[in-house]
Amino acid sequence: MQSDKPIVFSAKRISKDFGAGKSLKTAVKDVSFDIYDEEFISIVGGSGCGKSVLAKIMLGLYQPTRGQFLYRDKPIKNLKDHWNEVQSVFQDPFGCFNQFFTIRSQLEDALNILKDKPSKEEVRRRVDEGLKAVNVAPADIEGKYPFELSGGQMQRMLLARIFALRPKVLIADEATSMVDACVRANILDYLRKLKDELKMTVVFVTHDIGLANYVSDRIFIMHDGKIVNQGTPAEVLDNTNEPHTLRLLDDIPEVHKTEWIKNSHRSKK
Ligand SMILES: Nc1ncnc2c1ncn2[C@@H]1O[C@H](COP(=O)(O)OP(=O)(O)OP(=O)(O)O)[C@@H](O)[C@H]1O
Repeated sequence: MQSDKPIVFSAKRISKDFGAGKSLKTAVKDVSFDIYDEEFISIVGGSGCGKSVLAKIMLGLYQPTRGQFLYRDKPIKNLKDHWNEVQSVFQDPFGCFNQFFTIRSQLEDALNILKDKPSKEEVRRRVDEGLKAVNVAPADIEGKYPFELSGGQMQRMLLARIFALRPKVLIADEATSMVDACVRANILDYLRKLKDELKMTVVFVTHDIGLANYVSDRIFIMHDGKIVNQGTPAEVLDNTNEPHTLRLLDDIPEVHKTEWIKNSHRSKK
């Protein structure tokens, strides 16, 4: 795909190996793509297909073994600088918050990572704004600890933190997996809203092609380390000769599938 927006991530024939000899495992195989500013990209595939390794390459946690991977035209060298702009939300919100500190103190501390640290008042204001963006009144979490909130509420806290941090790029790895279908769709709505308000680029990593369709500008389908199908949701759906896409489609409930087919074709008109 060509776009007039600047390229955020550019991958040229990248591969990532783990181990050597008999235990050599190539988790990402000769993958190429460009991701543009303000796109919402979903990487979709079954377990072990290489989605998380690809996400970790974007975060600078892994270097590709072969090929060239650039963030805004440059290799990722300084992780602190990289994480100033590229943030992640991982699966387990409880794992991301310490049970022994209040939620507010942790939301505020998260801003310590920023190079130009905002003043105390500004930190408080940004955290309040983050909470309001996910429909939580700041007073409702005052003095509260993570164990006092449900899984769904904690997911919102992760999103509030993202809103307060205002990264340029967000890598969300199955951020919605701990909560039920209704809350998942809700959280994705918030994610989409944050993306639009903050003009973020979002890379969403998921097993669920239905969810990906719901929020994405483009979808990359992965299988066995390769991108086997990619495009807008409508293009991905039209490529019905691609067996791995069909298998992922089979996994989504019939009612969602019908909606998707309707919406995808509507969006093409
Ligand atoms: N640090 C590592 N050392 C060795 N092998 C690894 C490492 N990280 C990932 N792998 C292997 O690479 C392959 C891809 O892993 P990855 O975590 O990207 O899968 P995934 O698509 O995210 O799966 P899931 O949805 O189950 O998390 C797997 O076979 C995994 O075992």
